[in-house]
Amino acid sequence: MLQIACFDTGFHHAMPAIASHLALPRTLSDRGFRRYGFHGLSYEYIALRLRELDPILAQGRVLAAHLGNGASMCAMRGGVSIDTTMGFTALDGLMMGTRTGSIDPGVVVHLQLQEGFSAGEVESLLYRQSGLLGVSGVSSDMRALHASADPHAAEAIELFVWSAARQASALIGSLEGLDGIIFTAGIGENDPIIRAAICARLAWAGVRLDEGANVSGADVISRSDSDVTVRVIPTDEERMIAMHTSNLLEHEQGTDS
Ligand SMILES: Nc1ncnc2c1ncn2[C@@H]1O[C@H](COP(=O)(O)OP(=O)(O)O)[C@@H](O)[C@H]1O
Ligand SMILES: CC(=O)OP(=O)(O)O
Ligand SMILES: [Mg+2]
Repeated sequence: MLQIACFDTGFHHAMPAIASHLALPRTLSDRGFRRYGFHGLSYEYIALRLRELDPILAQGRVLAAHLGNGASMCAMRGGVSIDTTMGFTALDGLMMGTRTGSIDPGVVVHLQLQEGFSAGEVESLLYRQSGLLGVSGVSSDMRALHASADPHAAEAIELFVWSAARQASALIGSLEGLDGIIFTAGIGENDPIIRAAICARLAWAGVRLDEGANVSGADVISRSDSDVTVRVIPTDEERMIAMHTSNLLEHEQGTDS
């Protein structure tokens, strides 16, 4: 039976070598220890859709923010990924629902050597017990955090925003400037409070949000005098999988006949 796999890393494959290199010894980098990046199917869809909605912006320097349970950002130039926040695994970069995002790797070493954590316990801590859930002690779900009166919930939201803006700022550095931001996935598509808070921390890059458009869920949520166009585009990873599958099947049929 024919089986088809669509890799979530594929879109980032053309990243410059410098953006995919980890500063590890050659013996490890030669064996594939590098930054791969994830949410590639989502970013590929965003790049395609942006080309339809705003072809001029699609040619420019765009920061795409996939904020769901897993959260990452992608720096795109002309619709091509040039840098992204996830790396060898989907653990790096932004703070997420239950994952830490970037933390000092020394914490991992210390937990194992000084605190007696097993490798499995560390894995569970980093992937499933941290992030919004770990910091709030309430929930990994952004809606539940907004609804909670617990000050730790507010602290988790603040840290999520700070982490996102910090990662965004690094990608703006890779892009050497910024023409547009695209928000997508569960939080990015539906949460005007988080979008506004991240954009406020990116005012230094020329981002000016239209509060009314942001709250009403418009497609374009930046002000007309903003240097940076901010859009919300619902992602569709399943459509990309269907498209790749259909293209492959057509190719298969073409080579059969
Ligand atoms: N209306 C909403 N307002 C705020 N957050 C939302 C809303 N709808 C979904 N979310 C948040 O989106 C996140 C899930 O995103 P989603 O893209 O569905 O995740 P997954 O990575 O599992 O596909 C959760 O934190 C959820 O609270
Ligand atoms: C790659 C990744 O984090 O996926 P998800 O957002 O589905 O957790
Ligand atoms: Mg998802």
